[in-house]
Amino acid sequence: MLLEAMGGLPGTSEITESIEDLNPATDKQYCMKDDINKLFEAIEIRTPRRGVSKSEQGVKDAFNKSAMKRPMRSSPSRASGFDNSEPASLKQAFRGLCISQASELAAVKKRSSKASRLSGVSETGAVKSLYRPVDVQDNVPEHTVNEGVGNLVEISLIPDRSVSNISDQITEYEHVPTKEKSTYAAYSCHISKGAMEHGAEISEISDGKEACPHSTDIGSGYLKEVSERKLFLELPQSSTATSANKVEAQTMSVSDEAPTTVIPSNKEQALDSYLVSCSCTSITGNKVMRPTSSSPSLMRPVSRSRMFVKKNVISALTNSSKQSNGGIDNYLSCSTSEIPCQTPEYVLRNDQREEDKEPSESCGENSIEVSTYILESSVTKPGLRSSSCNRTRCMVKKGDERSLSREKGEISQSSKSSIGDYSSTTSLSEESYRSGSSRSGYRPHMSVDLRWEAIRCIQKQHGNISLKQFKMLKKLGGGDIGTVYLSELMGTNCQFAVKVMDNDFLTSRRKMTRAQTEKEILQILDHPFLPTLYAHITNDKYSCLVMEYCPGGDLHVLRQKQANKNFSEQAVRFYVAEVLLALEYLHMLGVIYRDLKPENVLVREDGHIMLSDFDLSLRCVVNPMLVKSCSPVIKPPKTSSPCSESSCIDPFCLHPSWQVSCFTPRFLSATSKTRKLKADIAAQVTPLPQLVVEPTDARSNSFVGTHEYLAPEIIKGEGHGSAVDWWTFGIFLYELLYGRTPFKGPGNEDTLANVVSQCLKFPSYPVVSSSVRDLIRRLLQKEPENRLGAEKGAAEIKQHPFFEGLNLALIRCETPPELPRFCDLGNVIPDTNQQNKEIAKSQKEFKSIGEDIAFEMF
Ligand SMILES: Nc1ncnc2c1ncn2[C@@H]1O[C@H](COP(=O)(O)OP(=O)(O)OP(=O)(O)O)[C@@H](O)[C@H]1O
Repeated sequence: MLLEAMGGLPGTSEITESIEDLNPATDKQYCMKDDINKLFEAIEIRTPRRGVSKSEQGVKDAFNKSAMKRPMRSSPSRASGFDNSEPASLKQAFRGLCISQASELAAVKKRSSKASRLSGVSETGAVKSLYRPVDVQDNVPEHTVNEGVGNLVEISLIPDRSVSNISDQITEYEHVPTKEKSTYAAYSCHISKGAMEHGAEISEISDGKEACPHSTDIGSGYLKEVSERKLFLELPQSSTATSANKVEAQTMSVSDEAPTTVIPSNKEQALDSYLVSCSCTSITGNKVMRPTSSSPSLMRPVSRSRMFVKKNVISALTNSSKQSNGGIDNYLSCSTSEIPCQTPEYVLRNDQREEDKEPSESCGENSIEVSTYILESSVTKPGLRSSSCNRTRCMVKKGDERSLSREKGEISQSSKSSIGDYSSTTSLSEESYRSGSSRSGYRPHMSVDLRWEAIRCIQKQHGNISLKQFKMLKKLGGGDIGTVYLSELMGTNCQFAVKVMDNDFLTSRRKMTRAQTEKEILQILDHPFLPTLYAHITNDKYSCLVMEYCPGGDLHVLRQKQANKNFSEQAVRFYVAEVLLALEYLHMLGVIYRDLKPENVLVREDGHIMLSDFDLSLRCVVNPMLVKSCSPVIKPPKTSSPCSESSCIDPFCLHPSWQVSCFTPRFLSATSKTRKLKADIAAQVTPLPQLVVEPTDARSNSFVGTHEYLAPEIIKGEGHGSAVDWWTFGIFLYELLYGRTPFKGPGNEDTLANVVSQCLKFPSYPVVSSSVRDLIRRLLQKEPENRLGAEKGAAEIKQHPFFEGLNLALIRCETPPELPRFCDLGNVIPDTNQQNKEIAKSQKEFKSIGEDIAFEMF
């Protein structure tokens, strides 16, 4: 999945090289496979939610809420059908992950060697940071929840930043004087199965010193760095733990040295070593603070422990003096993926003066007021119309106060407007990314980009880079928070999109947080369908983002240029598939996009897409988990007779049967008999657990988005999570296909009311396949829990028959539906006076901005 998200190419030198690179660890990998097999035998899965009605769900709400994060149940009886024909199995998910990481590593090693020489970043450090220990937690003793279902385990992947932080921090910890160590928050191995059997449990610790109230100090463990990649947690001699008194945290590593992981000699130990997570907790007096329970029955579920663990990762990163100031500062420097957005106790850093602060979101009340107002307006005052024209972008403030934003600039290709009401602050401060931002320039996929070279070259020549070195070619568009110019880095022939934001404007309109959010997200992206941020140029007055330029305009404009103002189904499939991969990647990084619309999907020079505009995105924590579903395979929509068109995308059609996809088993037959067989097999296959690494549990109460694209739960103020992106994905798909959005009313309030209550209808024209209609229907489920993707993320959507036959992993090698025409390219010399005037005006504007200002290259 990761490989695919990164657009990796199987069979390229990256994979071959990675295998070579991995040689020192080959034996370990084989052992890992065996051990993973053993692990699977002990794992059971979270229960599915989809299909359960709200009322049915109601009784179980409290239970199920935590079940979202609840550990998996280990059960001796594993689901049947666990073989190689099940690519979505846990086993393969793990293997896929290893392969992905291995190939990533190879790519990194290859590409970073040059970059690291230039940047001074150690290759080993960078490579190491890609690795994520697999964390399996045994959270709840079986009998506390359900007798006889086996141990509960949760499998998690710690975000790469955490891992890199861990090793960094451990080193740091070693250098801390002994006295300081007593209050130094650092990492410990989180013993899962083996230790949990004997009462060990990770504590919820709010800062570097104190354990949470229910924690008690077993006074037994201490953390010790053995090597850069090896941690020991020594359990008390008195502990009755039989599995391992000394358990090593496994950090997958493929450096020159062989990993230090000890391969357990027996099955139980093997399992235990995989049930050890490299987490962190606080050390007091060289002791690991843990709640203890002599009896398993006293143990509590620790489904949320990860967030505390991660907070402490941060506290470990901050110096000990900070810790003495309390927990607040510790939280501030937390890596984004390490703080759950839904946790109310987090204190968010705000460097702005009190009066400059943007609407605070300490609770969801405001957004509920907003939505109440809107619903009232739309329901009880149907005649009330927004003063704005359709698709305006507006800022909804607290309660009934709404202010519509200005329209987009005349050059802007965008036509819909987004709402940005942060009624509950769920986004994280800049510091939250800082721990990861040291690596922010570390983008293996884009590191060979010529534009990087151009920037480095200019920087070398001039010592620094300022806007003066950019020649403005034209204004690309103006948005809510800035103006984007096409610019050329002088003397390099390289073009960039430079987004210029006026700091005073941002402050006075309370949009500084949005600008910050966008910058922070751009800094961490490295994906073929997402923009690369090359530099951030800033001074007191302006803040400029130097980004990759997309000459093909946006999909909204492109759609208008189509014959019937809509794309063909095949073109739609291509664009939405690329958007799907981009969203999946964002989710894996803990970013919920929230503003998908054709205006934000730009077209690159090569015809592939680039998702842009992250100022309304939400950053949150990702808690990877295993999910088992009742419905193994999405049942294909009932099709009429097989289509004879060669372009038909119906997976049950005769024509595309030769195509191979990567997520579900494919059958190479074309007869109706085989189709029937296929359906029968699909019905019989017992669903296997799937690893979900998307923030399906995240919750925010902000009122953000674009009217026609707003999900019902946002409008109703019920709190929303990553499922909103799948709703917008459905609207996006519908709009590309039919040339309009499904719930659009005469005014914005009508639109919102329609989104909440109107049934989905499909126009009779154009005629589209039943599979695409089925996908739209599944995405546009008003109840987020019933929505496709809500439970298992993008993988669930990828399995839909609409994408059958499309090799998503290789989609960036597919021929796009169309290439931007030459006249779309920015280097065209304007041919009319009017254009000349505009260019001259923009150049003047741009020049006035381009004073020597601080430059930050990524
Ligand atoms: N990388 C790019 N390449 C080409 N054009 C771009 C690029 N980035 C932005 N644009 C153009 O500039 C316009 C404004 O950019 P953007 O949407 O990022 O600004 P914004 O202030 O965040 O707007 P919004 O109100 O949508 O949030 C876009 O509509 C798009 O047409």
